[in-house]
Amino acid sequence: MSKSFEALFEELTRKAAERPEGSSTVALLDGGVHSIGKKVVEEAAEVWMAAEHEGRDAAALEISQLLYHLQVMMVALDLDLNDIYEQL
Ligand SMILES: N=c1c2ncn([C@@H]3O[C@H](COP(=O)(O)OP(=O)(O)OP(=O)(O)O)[C@@H](O)[C@H]3O)c2ncn1[C@@H]1O[C@H](COP(=O)(O)O)[C@@H](O)[C@H]1O
Repeated sequence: MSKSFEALFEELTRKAAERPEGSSTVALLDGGVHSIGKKVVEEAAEVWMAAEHEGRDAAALEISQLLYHLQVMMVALDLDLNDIYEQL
């Protein structure tokens, strides 16, 4: 399903607060910053490989997964979108 960066962040923030059963976000958050960080690095490497070898569609998919994991890291650190935007 298509959604904006802002809408995804709002959804992840809500999941972290409400902790619904079966949420991959809740499971990731429970793993802590160390394991979220490993996923960020893994997804970044997959972006690089897809961009170099697998074409636009695969790169877009991997970039979406990297953005998702970066947002989970933001939630884990209690950073909101404005904390990031003011650094851009
Ligand atoms: N956008 C995402 C999203 N992108 C990536 N991922 C997770 O990241 C994983 C991808 O990681 P991997 O590359 O390791 O792929 P994998 O399938 O796990 O394993 P491999 O294929 O790499 O072996 C997916 O399986 C998801 O668990 C996501 N999980 C959730 N979302 C969205 O986040 C929202 C909340 O999701 P829940 O917390 O699960 O309710 C929903 O809108 C979801 O669509």
